[in-house]
Amino acid sequence: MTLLDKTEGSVRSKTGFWPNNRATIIGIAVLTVIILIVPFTASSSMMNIAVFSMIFALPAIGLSLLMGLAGQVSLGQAAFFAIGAYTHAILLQKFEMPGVVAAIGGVVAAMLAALLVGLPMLRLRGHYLALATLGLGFIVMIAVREWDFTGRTTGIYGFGRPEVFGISIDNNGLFFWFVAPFVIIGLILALNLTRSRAGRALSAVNDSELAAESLGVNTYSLRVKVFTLSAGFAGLGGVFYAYHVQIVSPQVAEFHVSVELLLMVVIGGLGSVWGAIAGAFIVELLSEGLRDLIPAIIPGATGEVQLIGYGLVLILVILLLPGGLYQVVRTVWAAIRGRAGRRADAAAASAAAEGAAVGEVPTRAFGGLPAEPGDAGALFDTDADADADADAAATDTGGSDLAEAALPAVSTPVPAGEPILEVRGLTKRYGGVVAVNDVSFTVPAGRIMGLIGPNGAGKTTCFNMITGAISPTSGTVSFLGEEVQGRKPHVGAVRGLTRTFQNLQVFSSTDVEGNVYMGRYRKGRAGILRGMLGLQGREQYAHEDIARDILDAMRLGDVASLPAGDLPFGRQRMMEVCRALALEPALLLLDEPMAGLSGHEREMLAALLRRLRDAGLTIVLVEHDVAQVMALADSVAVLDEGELIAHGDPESVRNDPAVIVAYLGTDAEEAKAELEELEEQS
Ligand SMILES: Nc1ncnc2c1ncn2[C@@H]1O[C@H](COP(=O)(O)OP(=O)(O)OP(=O)(O)O)[C@@H](O)[C@H]1O
Repeated sequence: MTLLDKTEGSVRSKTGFWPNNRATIIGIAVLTVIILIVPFTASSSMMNIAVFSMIFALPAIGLSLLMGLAGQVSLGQAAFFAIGAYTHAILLQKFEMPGVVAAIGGVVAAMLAALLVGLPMLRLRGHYLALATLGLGFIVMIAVREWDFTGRTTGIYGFGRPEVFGISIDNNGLFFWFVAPFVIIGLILALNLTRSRAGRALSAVNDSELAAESLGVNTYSLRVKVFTLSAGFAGLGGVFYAYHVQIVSPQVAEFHVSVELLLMVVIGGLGSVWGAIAGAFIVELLSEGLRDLIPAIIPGATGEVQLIGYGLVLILVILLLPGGLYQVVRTVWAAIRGRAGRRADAAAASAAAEGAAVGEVPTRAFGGLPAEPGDAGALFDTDADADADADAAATDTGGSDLAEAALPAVSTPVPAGEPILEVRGLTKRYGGVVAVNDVSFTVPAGRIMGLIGPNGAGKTTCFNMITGAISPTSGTVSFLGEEVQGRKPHVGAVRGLTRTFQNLQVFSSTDVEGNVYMGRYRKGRAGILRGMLGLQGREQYAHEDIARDILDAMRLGDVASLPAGDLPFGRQRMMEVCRALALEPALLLLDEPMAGLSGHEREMLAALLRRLRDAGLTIVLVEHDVAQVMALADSVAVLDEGELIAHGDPESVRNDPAVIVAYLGTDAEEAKAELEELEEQS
């Protein structure tokens, strides 16, 4: 889902059901006028296309949410469309239920079916989910064709037309008006969802599932909910289809219906709810045209010949216009909005780029460590201060007073000095590789612990096991007295354990502020339903304000509205720190937070971390800049080839022969002498 429209700024939370943004209000007004006029102006064949467009717009909106927002590909949307249509027809015809009850029954049946199959299926990812939904489509199609209750190949027919205030909806024009309000309401619900807490979380999941999980987002649960919601839209479309066609046969569940729906979403533009409606109209139009065109080109072609054309169109759109119609509209809209906005953006971007130069000072192969065995000059980085001064003199990030900046809140669930994290016998094996071997340590609350070691020592693997990104082969991780090993990262995150990443995990579909806003996720409560109805309350605005305050305090306020992916590396790293702090953590794991920062920025970050520690935050720090770690940490643990070789206060670790050997790969006495000599020289 493209949440960030660079021409309009980023998505902001929204309260209230009705649209409050100018473009949406204008769009809905235009759509309403078109809907009112069409029945008076369209020919009968065009009217037929218009009615089917409206009907199929509903499952297309659902699929757009699933694919664009939740990033899940479904090739079986027709299954839920068919379940809605069949249930509605059966309730009307066999059980003679009132139309409204039958319609609700159709939607609920589709959603229940989605929930049932979604629970196991949504544990699958990518292609596997697409294949599973494809299989589901075939199962439903065969089931309705072979089951007496569903009328086998004949289907279900002989139920009445809908009536509104005693008027029978028995012609295309009336039916068009009958469906249209549901499409408009569906559109508004879907748009509201994209701007809600849940919608923004889904978008973040799409960008980086690991980062979203680490901020407390339960990705599996959200996906199941969106899958179920998407099926509800499909079921409603099926209800209208049954009413309109007056017969429900296995045709509704056929594969080509799922392909049509997929095409609608792709042509409209993945992630654009508006695009789904436009796509529905285009595909219906295309379907009629292709039915005549294909037999003319391929004599004797019969059956669902339009599928050949669908295939071609799908390939062409993906190749030439991957963003679909939405991409075209955005480009045109950007041009209409004129150059002024673009100039402002460019100015902001270049300002950021200038600031960025600061953050792009390259680090050496081992940060503060020697690149080669025996190159002891850089051990415990004796020239870090010189670097810092030079960098600070060369550039001014405007952050020199970061040490006085307002601190983000931290949570302090246990008194300082008491254990907050206990790692026991933690082991991770990858086949024959033992990445981490029987590591145990305790982290007291309100302290900074440094976790250091040469490349490949197992530091990141340790972090991954502590946060739940990977399961340990054996061993336990207790956070706040509760064992969390093997559980998904959101479990620890909702209790106050979060992290940053060695390989940056930026939510690139939103801006810098949007990234930090996601850090507030665990503090919010509104779910999908409240988001769709616009009932999030003002709490979301408060969270946006807090995100903004954190950015201002960390001197990133000037780039708050820039696309996060456009920031230079060093600033993206700082943004990740801000995002983690927005969660108000009790335990913060920082994976190489200094990498990519200039010496000056490193000093500022170190000062900030000290202040956070003094405010009660517990920090575990993986860092190659050993000099910074030694200066910053209350205790240091050293890993080498997966083993914990030392753990204690910085001074004792600094002089530990095993540590020196691990870093220098030489004899301990010789290395120590060499080091002392170098320190004296510096
Ligand atoms: N998914 C994996 N499959 C196989 N081996 C892995 C996997 N992940 C890590 N390893 C191995 O485990 C060891 C520890 O890796 P890890 O990334 O934890 O080290 P590190 O201390 O964080 O290193 P660096 O400082 O370079 O980031 C390495 O030998 C690495 O190759």
